[in-house]
Order: sequence, then C-alpha cells, then structure tokens
Amino acid sequence: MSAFLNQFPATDPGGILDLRDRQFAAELIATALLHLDLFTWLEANPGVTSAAIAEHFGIKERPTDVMLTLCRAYGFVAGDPNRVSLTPMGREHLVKGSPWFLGPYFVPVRDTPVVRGFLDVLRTGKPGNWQAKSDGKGWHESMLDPEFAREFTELMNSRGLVFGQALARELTPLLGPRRTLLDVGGGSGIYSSTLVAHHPQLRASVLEQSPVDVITRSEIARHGLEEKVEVITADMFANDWPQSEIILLSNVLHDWDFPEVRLLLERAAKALAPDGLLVIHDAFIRDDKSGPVAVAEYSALLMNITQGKCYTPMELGGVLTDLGFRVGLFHDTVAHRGFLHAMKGGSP
Ligand SMILES: C[S@@+](CC[C@H](N)C(=O)[O-])C[C@H]1O[C@@H](n2cnc3c(N)ncnc32)[C@H](O)[C@@H]1O
Repeated sequence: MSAFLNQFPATDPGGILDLRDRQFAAELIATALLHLDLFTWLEANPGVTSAAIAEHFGIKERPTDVMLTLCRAYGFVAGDPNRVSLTPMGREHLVKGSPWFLGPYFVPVRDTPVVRGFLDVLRTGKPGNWQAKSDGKGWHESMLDPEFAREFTELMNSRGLVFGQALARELTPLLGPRRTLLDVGGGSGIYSSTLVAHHPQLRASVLEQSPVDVITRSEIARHGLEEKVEVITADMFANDWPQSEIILLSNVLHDWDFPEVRLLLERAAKALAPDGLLVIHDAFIRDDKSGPVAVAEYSALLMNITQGKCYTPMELGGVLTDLGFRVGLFHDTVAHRGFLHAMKGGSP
C-alpha cells in the first residue's frame, strides 16, 4: 500500500485550494451588478423573496439561490434567506446613483465568457460550457470523454488525498463494527483508498461510470489495494446499488439539482444495511446561507459547470428525514470541507 495514504501533509493547503475554488465568484457578482443591476432593484424592493427576485429577472431558482448566497456571504445583502434586503455596504457601493457606486470598476469583466456563461445559467438553469472542451459539451457530458475524464479525475484526486485523510480521521468514532463501504461516484477511488488505509477492517467498492472506472482501477492498483478495493462499473442513476454498511457520497450531490439529489439519496436508503451509515462529504453552506465565503464562492463555480451547487445541512437533512434517516451532526474537516452523517434507522 502507498505509504502516503495515511499521512497528512506538513502544511495546510487550504489557501491554495481557495484560490481555485473562488476563481469565478467575482464574475458572478459582475453579472448581478452589471447585467441584472440587482442591487439597484433591491434598493427599491427591500425584504423581497428569492422567488420574487427570480421571477422579476426571469432567472431560475438554483442559480438565483447561489447568487444570493454569495451576495449574503460577501455582506451585500442580509436577512432571512427568504427575505432579501441590502446591507449598508450594498446600498452605498452597489446601487446606481449612489456617489460611492462601484459598478464602473467591474466594467472590464462585463463581457468575459464566464460572465456570459453565468447569464446563460441564470436564465436557463442549465450548466455552462466554459470549462469543458471547445466542442461545447457540458461537464457531465465531457466526463464521458476519456481525455477530459482523465484530466478532471486527476484534479479531484489531487485534493482528495488531503481531504481523504481528514475524512478518514474524523469518521473514526462513527464507523463502529461496520466493514463494507460503497463509494458512489468515487472518482479515482482516493477516498476508499485512504479510508481503507486508515481503517484496515474496511473493504470498499467504488461505483463509477465508464470511462472513469478505468482510471479508478489503475489508481487502486497503483496503491496496491486491489485486494481491498473493488470497482463496480455502473450508472448510479440507472442501476441498483449493492448493499453496504457504509455509503459514501463524496462531492457527488453538489453536481446535481434537487430531483437528482433526492433520487441518489433514495438509492442510498435502499442500498444501506439496517443501522447503516451514510456519509455525505462535501463543501456545505451554513443553514442561514450566510457563508462560509469560501463555500459560497465554490458554489458559484459549481453552479456554472454542473447542475448543482453547495447545499446546506438543512436542505439535505430535510430529504434524509423524509426518507427515514436519523440525521447526525455536520462535521468540519479541512479546507472548508466537511461531512454530514445519517443512520438508517437507529440513533444518529
Ligand atoms: C465531482 S466527482 C467526485 C469524485 C469523488 N467522489 C471525489 O470526491 O473526488 C463526481 C463523480 O461522479 C461520477 N458520476 C457522474 N455521473 C455518474 C453516473 N451516472 N454514474 C456513476 N458515476 C457518475 C463522475 O464520473 C465523477 O467521478
């Protein structure tokens, strides 16, 4: 087994990861400021609901939520997530007609491809194409292309090594006697590999689609873990999942909108053994949608390339409770990531 699978790096990579995660946040603000003139409208309509904002601007619910969460995290708007009002800073600097209006400062980014992409996402609710290849495919479709899948899986694998260590450590008190782990949409299998490295009693199955499954197999072989980690080639939406005592959904739900999230959680409920443990490892927005800033920024990136966003523990907890799970606490791990756990029946 690779020695580094259960070692932490000596320094914290959080700041470096933040740089990439925040890459498009400024452009989402520029879109709101220069294309929607959102803040001037909010000045005239204080306490408005996010549904009314979406209706007024002809934009969809998911990207509206991500945009407003980012504005709240930056301190431009405040109040209950469903009653949006400007803060003094938003009123002073983002409203046309204010002597301190900073709109002109953003004009150089008004027509970048990313801003154009955000406008499309806001209006259609569909993910943009900017990060996929020039053939105009979205991220999900691009992941079916071997070369794109290789590059993107390497991207996720590079952060997964650190995140996996932290997850493996923080999960220790929750594992109990459970021995089987199903890692759905497991990418390179790095979370299964780190979990098995830290907890020798575990055996893992990584469920992945083609062509990523080929990469998963070769990564697991590179770590010398073929005896402990198997790969199941399957479509997580279309195929039943094998029974398991632990199910891990790591950075999977954030790729999808609510109907798909619900479907995946239903599949998890069906496949989990009685008293099974569901672990949702991701970047989580706080329940009041006030941040953290780094996660609100990352959610802007996800909204642009995928059909998802970063969810709150309450949003996912609501679905889990409906499905009969007992929802546990949110646990922070590293670099603004964390996990929510839930038990099928029994106590959390
Ligand atoms: C954002 S990545 C997360 C990978 C890994 N779990 C991690 O945390 O780094 C989402 C993964 O879901 C996989 N995926 C997407 N649609 C899928 C499907 N229909 N069936 C199986 N896997 C799928 C992708 O191939 C990709 O590896």
